[in-house]
Amino acid sequence: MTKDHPDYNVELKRLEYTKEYIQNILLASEGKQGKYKDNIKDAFVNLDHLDSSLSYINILINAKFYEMTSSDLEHLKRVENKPYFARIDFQGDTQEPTPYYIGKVSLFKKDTQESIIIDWRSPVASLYYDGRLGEVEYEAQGQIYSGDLSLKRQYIIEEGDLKEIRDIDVTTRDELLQATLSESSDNRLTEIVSTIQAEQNEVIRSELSKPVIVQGVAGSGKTTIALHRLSMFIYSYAEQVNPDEMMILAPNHLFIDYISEVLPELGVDQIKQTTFIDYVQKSLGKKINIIHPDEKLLQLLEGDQEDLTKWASSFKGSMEFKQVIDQFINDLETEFKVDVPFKVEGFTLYKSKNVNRLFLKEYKYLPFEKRINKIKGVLQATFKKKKKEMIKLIERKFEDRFDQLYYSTTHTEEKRKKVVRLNEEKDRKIARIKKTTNKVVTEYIKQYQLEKVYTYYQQLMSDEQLLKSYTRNLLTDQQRNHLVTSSTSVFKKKKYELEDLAPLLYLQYQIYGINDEWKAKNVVIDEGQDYSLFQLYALRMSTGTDLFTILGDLSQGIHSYRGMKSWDQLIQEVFPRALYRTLKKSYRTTIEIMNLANHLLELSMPELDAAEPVVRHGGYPSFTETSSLENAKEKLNSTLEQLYAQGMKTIAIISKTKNEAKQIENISRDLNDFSFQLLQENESINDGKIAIVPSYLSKGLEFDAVIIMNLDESYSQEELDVKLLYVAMTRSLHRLHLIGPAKEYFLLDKINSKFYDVHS
Ligand SMILES: Nc1ncnc2c1ncn2[C@@H]1O[C@H](COP(=O)(O)OP(=O)(O)OP(=O)(O)O)[C@@H](O)[C@H]1O
Repeated sequence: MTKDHPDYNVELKRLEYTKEYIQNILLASEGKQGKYKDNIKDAFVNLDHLDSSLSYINILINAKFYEMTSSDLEHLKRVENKPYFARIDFQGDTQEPTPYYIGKVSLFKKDTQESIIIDWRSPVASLYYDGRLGEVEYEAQGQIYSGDLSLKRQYIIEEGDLKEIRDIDVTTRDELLQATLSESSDNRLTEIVSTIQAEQNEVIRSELSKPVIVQGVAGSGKTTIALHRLSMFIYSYAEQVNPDEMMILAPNHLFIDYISEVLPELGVDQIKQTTFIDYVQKSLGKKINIIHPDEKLLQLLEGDQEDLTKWASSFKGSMEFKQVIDQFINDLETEFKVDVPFKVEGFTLYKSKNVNRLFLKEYKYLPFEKRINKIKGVLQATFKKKKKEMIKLIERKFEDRFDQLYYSTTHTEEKRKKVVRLNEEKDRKIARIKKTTNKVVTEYIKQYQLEKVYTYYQQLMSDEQLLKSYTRNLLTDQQRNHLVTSSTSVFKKKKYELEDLAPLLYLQYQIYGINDEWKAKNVVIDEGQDYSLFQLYALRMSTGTDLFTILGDLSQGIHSYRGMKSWDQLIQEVFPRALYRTLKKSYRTTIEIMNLANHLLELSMPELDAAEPVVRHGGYPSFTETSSLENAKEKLNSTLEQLYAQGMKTIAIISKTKNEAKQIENISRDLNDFSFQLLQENESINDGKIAIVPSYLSKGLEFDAVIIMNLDESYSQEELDVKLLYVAMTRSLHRLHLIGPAKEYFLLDKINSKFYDVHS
């Protein structure tokens, strides 16, 4: 079929030409690499003979070259067998349309600068993603280029062979996307550069110098897009930003593992990947004992939490609480006022008023500790400068006294004695000043006693009267009392709640400052709906940038008691420069599964946007009734057999809670044909295993097939339960089965039965 394409021969020739060009470069560069290695070797050999610092510089320079060439080589090697995936023909102000071949690297002919491959992140490549033929325009370095886009062509190249050529016009469905989406998942996220859709392209490329907040439905590509945007940022700011100045905050370690494979593909493997908890611990330089956040979720699920507990979580994440902390910090600041001047040997070198001015005004922009260090520096410099002056002053003063003595008495023996004494006193004083070291400054600075941020925070949260002084009009006595008693009981266990981390991080930022290592130039946050305003505010301050890309889905906000309630508020209060984008199409899930999930969501949150599935069909979701534990085991067994027969590779069994996941693991022990893995938060999913995972931990992941299984727990119509069930359903790419004692366990009795099949 591809061979029938009118341009087949042209394209084949082009592919061969490109491959050969790459091979030549690789060979040439490999030769060069050898040279760099030799240079480095020489530098080591000469280390003893040459000026050592010069030699060291040689090593560094050559290592840098070596590193550059090896990373370029690495990228080229990676694409050798698939140098590009698309072509566009664009005619701007040229006579003829120019063909551009789009791939994951850019390659130019060294002599003519003619482009062989252009990088998917280059400005002109945007035309490929924007979806139209005809009059188009793109922006590059602030300038608009317009012209005619006459061709959009996709290729499937496998192992260096041209397998397919597809021309896309405005009406053709994106078949490559369809083909990609019908593939099986392999427990890892993949890159999507060849099939990025227009709405996604818009997010990936929208102004890189602004924060972006994205509300995207389940499976709309948020995680994928986040990583592609980072890749775009690295490409565009390669000169200014190092990859390790960029950071992804993932919800857990399982998730970091899940995205690990796509990072090198996108050239973003050197960026920092961490979780919020780890980030705070590193910024504070201390391991913090955290009550696992899921414990609270579980208590909420089991329904034995009072409303006040939910309220406290939400309050601790609010901007009101941030203001309370601000006032508390203000008061701490004024407590740092000193009353004693900086004196040496009776000389006042710096008045207390001036020291206070430095602390409270001049250096106010700095954290407390940094201010204190600055003051120390100022006092040391003053002391150094004034030392000679003080000696001169003493000498002058004593001269006066000698003068007085000389005229006051005539008795020579007595006078002589007095002169000797006075001389000794003068020498003593001068010697003392000469001997005085910077220690005087250190001693003086000791008045500034900084406590650890935990101490401050605990002070505030365990003292009802103190807390009252900041929350008199904000909280009721009952609320305040709850905050104090619940916090005190947590502190007694030498622990903190997740909700305490935002105030702790904020206090650290204000009092000690954040180490440069934990600042960033660009931050990506996935599952942003689980973050509170205060948490994001503290992160914004501690990282020192507002260039955040925050992606999330309010429908999946299972932590909404402590997380985000509306994106508007986030924009208004934390990221006023942010662009807001929405993604409404879901690429993960088949129409049949998405329909069921959308109807479920409608039960408790009709106001939220329903996801529009990309046209891809699969089987109907099914419900299978179980009559006993034994029966559940049999049904699970047959469902798994069926799924493997259908070619599903990755399968998850999703339970409501951790407890039930354990019970499912128990019954699965008898199913010898399959191998299971009860997923823990900090574990990777092992190849070939069927993952057993509680709903809240499945967020962000995806599997070819999902079995939602209930043994005796059920989902109620409460918002939290509906969200958990929604998350579980939308993890599936191709097949969804619900197994449990009755339809009601999955709220199916409330959903029109035409959206699912029932098996007995
Ligand atoms: N343009 C695309 N081309 C091909 N596959 C895509 C595209 N966009 C998304 N996908 C695929 O859809 C699936 C869902 O993407 P992703 O996990 O990034 O979505 P998400 O919005 O983060 O989902 P959720 O919020 O449900 O966790 C992934 O398998 C991803 O590879």
